[in-house]
Amino acid sequence: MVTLMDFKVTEETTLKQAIGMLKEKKWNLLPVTDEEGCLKGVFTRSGLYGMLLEEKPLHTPIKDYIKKDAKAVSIDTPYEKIEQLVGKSDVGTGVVLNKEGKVAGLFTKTDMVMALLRTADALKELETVKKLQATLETALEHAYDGILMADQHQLIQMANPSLLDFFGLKKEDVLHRKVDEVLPQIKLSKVYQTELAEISDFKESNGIKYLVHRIPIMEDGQLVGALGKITFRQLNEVNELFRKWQKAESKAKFYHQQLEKTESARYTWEHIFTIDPQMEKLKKSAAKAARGRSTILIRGESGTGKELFAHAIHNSSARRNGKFVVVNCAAIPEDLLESEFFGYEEGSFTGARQRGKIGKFDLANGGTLFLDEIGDMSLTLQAKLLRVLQEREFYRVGGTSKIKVDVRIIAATNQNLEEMVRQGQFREDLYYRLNVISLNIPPLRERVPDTGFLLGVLIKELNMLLGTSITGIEHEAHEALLGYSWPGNVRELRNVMERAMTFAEHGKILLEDLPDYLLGEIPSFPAKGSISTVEEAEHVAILRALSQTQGNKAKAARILGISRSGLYEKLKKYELNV
Ligand SMILES: Nc1ncnc2c1ncn2[C@@H]1O[C@H](COP(=O)(O)OP(=O)(O)OP(=O)(O)O)[C@@H](O)[C@H]1O
Repeated sequence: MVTLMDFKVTEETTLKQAIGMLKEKKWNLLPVTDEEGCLKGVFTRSGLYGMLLEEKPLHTPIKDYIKKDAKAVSIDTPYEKIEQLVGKSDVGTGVVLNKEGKVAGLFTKTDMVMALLRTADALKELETVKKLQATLETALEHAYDGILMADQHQLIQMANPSLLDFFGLKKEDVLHRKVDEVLPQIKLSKVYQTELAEISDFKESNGIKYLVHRIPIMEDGQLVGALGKITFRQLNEVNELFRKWQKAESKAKFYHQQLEKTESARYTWEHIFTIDPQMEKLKKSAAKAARGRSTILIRGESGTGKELFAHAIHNSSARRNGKFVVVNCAAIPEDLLESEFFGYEEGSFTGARQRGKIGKFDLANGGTLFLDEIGDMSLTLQAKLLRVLQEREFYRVGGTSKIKVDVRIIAATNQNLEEMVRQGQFREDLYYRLNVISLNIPPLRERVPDTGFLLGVLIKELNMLLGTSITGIEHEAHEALLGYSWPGNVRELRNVMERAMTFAEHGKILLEDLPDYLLGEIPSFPAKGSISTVEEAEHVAILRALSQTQGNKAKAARILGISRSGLYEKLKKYELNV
């Protein structure tokens, strides 16, 4: 509310004085009182225009142009009434009378916003303003966008939960602190210099793109504060095209990376996120080993980051300018593996591929060859690999001349090679040749601090990749994620988060966004007439194995101790569409 202590408008006030006051105060009307301060009416802008149109001299008193039926409210009017009056009024201004019925001030729409900024005790005492403040605060608390208000000294007076969540701050960390100290990135101080409203360029926090609207709050031509509005959700939700474009771009990037994957190492030690002491030690040992020439064997369950380590080793080795070539020994059919490794000479095969092919060993010359899933290599090929490792030369398929190579081998496996050696499935000499330096990556369930830490890292990374704006994880969902044993390790964690972030609708990941198996729920069975207990158990075992292997049927069959075709039969039997 604007108090009227500093001036008085009566019927005798002249046109010139009225223009001066309206201009100076930037009001829509002037309350006109008698000498005692009792309201006689209001002098509005339309009264002013009337006088000017009739070309009245500037010294003419305003008395004939006063609106006598002026609406006024008493100072103890309940908030709802004030809201009605101000909200519906064209001029958006109300006259406030004190308990004696005398004009106490004006109440404008601007006051609604200003009420929040005012901390002066005198104003706080006023019941109407207090109620107004509470109502406005409630509205702002529930605002979709992040909103922050600062006073004329750049001290934060209000920050709504959406803003606090977005920047990961607590109310007590920001209130009454200087904006630039706690939120330098939104650059609200600019408004205090320019007094101009502006919209920032795209910014990014935790992988979420956002815009800042900086708005000065002016009162009577003076800057009394500033408002910062952070728009982030709408950017992705409303602008569907932008999202689609982002997705297409990410996909293109992903495929491009996949294409490049076999020949360049993209990851370094910084990409291996961990706060687990055991892992940090392992990273240090691996970095040391990287500097040498020895063959390295990386062991660990599926999804623990073996390939990531291999990339980082290559990138910190003397060979980092050479190629990093990946061969997944399990993915290439046995009969093609040899030519994949060693290439073939022109004319070795009939048909389209007559022109010969360069093998992975050739490709990796001067660089690193990463042999993933080495345990899946046949004994014949193991013998050939051993020869290359010993003699550093090989023959192309169908070729007669020896080719010399300088390749460092990093091999990885999640199988028990010692057991395989005992059973004659893996050559002992090759085992010793590969196992010069061995790195054992622990499973995620044994890296206690890492799960929580990786959740934060993944939110940031996936926000960027998926174009989502997830700011956090709701308590129950967080507990469920921490409580799960992650048989598929970081890969599974990443997949679950990707799915949850795609499903999450309210900016936070909720329990309902997580897959059922994570919540320890036993999946429901098809409502079949007479399903036996044995079948029930079998059904559950299959579902568990599939969830553990992320739907990989070959691996699930192995866990269950049945053949792949056997598993397909069971899937058909239980009508499992996976
Ligand atoms: N410490 C980590 N920090 C960040 N991402 C990780 C980490 N460990 C693994 N990942 C991610 O998890 C996924 C699986 O990692 P990677 O392929 O290196 O595992 P792997 O042990 O080689 O798996 P597999 O044995 O199945 O080939 C990748 O997306 C990788 O980026």
